[in-house]
Amino acid sequence: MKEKTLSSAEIRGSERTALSVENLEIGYRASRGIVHAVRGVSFDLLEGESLALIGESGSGKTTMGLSLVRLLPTSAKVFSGKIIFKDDTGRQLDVLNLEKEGLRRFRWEQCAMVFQSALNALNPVLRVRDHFLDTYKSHASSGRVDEKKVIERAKEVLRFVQLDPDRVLNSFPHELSGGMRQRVMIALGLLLNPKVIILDEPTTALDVITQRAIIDVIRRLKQEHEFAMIFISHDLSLAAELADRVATMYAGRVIEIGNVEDVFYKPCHPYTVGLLRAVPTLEGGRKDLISIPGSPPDLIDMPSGCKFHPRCPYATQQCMEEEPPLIDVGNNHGAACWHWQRVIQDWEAGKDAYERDSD
Ligand SMILES: Nc1ncnc2c1ncn2[C@@H]1O[C@H](COP(=O)(O)OP(=O)(O)OP(=O)(O)O)[C@@H](O)[C@H]1O
Repeated sequence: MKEKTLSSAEIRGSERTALSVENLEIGYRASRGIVHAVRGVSFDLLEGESLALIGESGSGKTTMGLSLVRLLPTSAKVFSGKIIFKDDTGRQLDVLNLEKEGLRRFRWEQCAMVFQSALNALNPVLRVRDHFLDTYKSHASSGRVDEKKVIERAKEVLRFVQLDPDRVLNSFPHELSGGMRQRVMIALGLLLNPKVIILDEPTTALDVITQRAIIDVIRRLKQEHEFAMIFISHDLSLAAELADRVATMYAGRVIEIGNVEDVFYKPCHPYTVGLLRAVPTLEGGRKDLISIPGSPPDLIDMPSGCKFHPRCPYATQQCMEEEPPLIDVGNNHGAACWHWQRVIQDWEAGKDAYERDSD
């Protein structure tokens, strides 16, 4: 049977699209060859929607995020693809071809990224208030800077992330805890009221209580504001809690995408199943935890066919020969697996392919 492939329009076509990524290919130059970090990624982000990019370390999530704000390191090259952003006036911006001035305004004002390394991203010799003033001066499109107004706005966003503005604005970064610095970074991201905010591992490296506080801030962002969000995480529980949609990445590709309920409760790709099996549940869940055997592929010299086949309990000859497209499994849910029907049947029957094969 010929499977129907999920087109990028079906992945989420809508006039309410805030950001559209089409067939993006990105590689890094390395001494051994090209690291194929992002391979043919397409998705749309709707206005006000939150999309989680999940996957193991090295699957290309951060590269994907950095490309959206054109902050890739110089060793990276975008081989092909498009990133289209719709601004507030409905104008479409071709992000990969923005000139210097357009790019300056696009970053922070339209699309802000809060980095994984947020804890070290603040300049240690600048007080927090100067970070807000500098960000405003370098990125706001409105000509003259009214410092009083900027500080008023800074106070507003700091209060939103539940920090005391009077204390924090006059502090140097080292005077703040890790969780407070993370919140300052989120507040900076909100300063110019962007339409899209990208959060890269927003809770990694924070203790559990602080993680909870950050999750609450992100949830309020989602509920009370119109931000569209992309958050990058290897923490599936964070994705389950905060995302409307989930995209699983493996070896630089989106191998499953759909509504959070579909991807987490009806996974159709064996890799997503493997990730879900590795999440501990309170009640001890589906038997013992089993991690995915093997390790992610070498992105310079990848396996033939489906890049997951060497680790996959469902792999057949076809998987070794042909890389599956993102197949339409219904309800705007796509999975790049030739055997998705067996995968979902086994999942629904509580059968564990990983366990069965390791017997
Ligand atoms: N500056 C770079 N030069 C060469 N290769 C790089 C560079 N940055 C990332 N890579 C490689 O690109 C691939 C994708 O990395 P990326 O950081 O995007 O993945 P990730 O899923 O975000 O992982 P993590 O959660 O560890 O950040 C990896 O193989 C990584 O080693």
